[in-house]
Amino acid sequence: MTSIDVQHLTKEYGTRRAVDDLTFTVRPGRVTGFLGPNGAGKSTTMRLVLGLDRPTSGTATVGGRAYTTLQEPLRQVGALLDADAAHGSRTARNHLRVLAASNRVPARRVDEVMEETGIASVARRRVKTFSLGMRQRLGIAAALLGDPEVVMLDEPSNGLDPEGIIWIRELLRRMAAEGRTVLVSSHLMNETASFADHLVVLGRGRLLADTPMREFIDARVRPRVRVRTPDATALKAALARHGHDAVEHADGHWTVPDARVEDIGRIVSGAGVSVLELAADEGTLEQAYLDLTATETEFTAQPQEA
Ligand SMILES: Nc1ncnc2c1ncn2[C@@H]1O[C@H](COP(=O)(O)OP(=O)(O)OP(=O)(O)O)[C@@H](O)[C@H]1O
Repeated sequence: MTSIDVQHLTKEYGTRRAVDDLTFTVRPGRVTGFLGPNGAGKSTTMRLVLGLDRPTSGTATVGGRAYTTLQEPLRQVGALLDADAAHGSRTARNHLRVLAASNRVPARRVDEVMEETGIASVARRRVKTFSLGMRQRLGIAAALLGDPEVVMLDEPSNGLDPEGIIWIRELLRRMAAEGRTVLVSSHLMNETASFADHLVVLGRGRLLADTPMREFIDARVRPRVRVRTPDATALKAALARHGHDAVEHADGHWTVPDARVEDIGRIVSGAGVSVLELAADEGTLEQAYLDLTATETEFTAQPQEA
């Protein structure tokens, strides 16, 4: 099984430290979401893993070896970094054929990955006529070409239509289920929550979190219970007797902070309060992420002076 292993990785561009003493491992059999504000160092880390840039210090290896020393890299690591990497005057199919030939990948894989990524019908069109979403699919096709054990995708949902977003989610889940190592950067939190098992979060080049997604959320977002009732007075009184403060919302539902649905269910049924809705209000990845990165964002919008 092949992991991506980053050890004390540092990259400086002049005086700017883009990646700062990063250590983490991306393991097989799960999708690892790679998160962080703009400029946090995600793309730089991926470039260093792929040997497209040299680290100032530290190492990044795949299966224990530097990418540049891999015999047939495309068959071991598939990557999408930049949807514009393909030569615009080539057809999609030719672009993939050239890649396949130079990596000893059988030519039949070209047709397979074009089918798989939904671009078979435009195989003979020049890449420069492609929309962003089509170029993105072509980049993913190139990443899958060598049937690699390790897949690294930088914002793969970028430009995809809703059907494409569902497709990429299922593709990522399937690759992890097949035991591959999958690292995916994204700024879309709902999306990431739908496919990631594990998260690596960067802020200003440093590691902020390396943790299972559920733990990441639970550690940062307090659980709440959502209740709707036709008898607000009875609900409030019953909860108050057990030390809970309910908060009313504009649409008429109530939330009980720092509470578990089992406990609130017991209290309201014990008090005979009629209930129209009772549910655990689980924290979202977006809430947890914003909580963590609030102080780490280099490029936050400043409130405008009136
Ligand atoms: N070739 C380069 N020369 C100089 N500075 C660079 C270079 N590449 C990246 N940087 C700087 O390194 C920092 C990290 O950039 P990087 O693109 O890795 O961040 P990112 O997390 O991928 O951001 P985004 O989410 O916006 O894509 C930024 O401050 C960026 O300006």
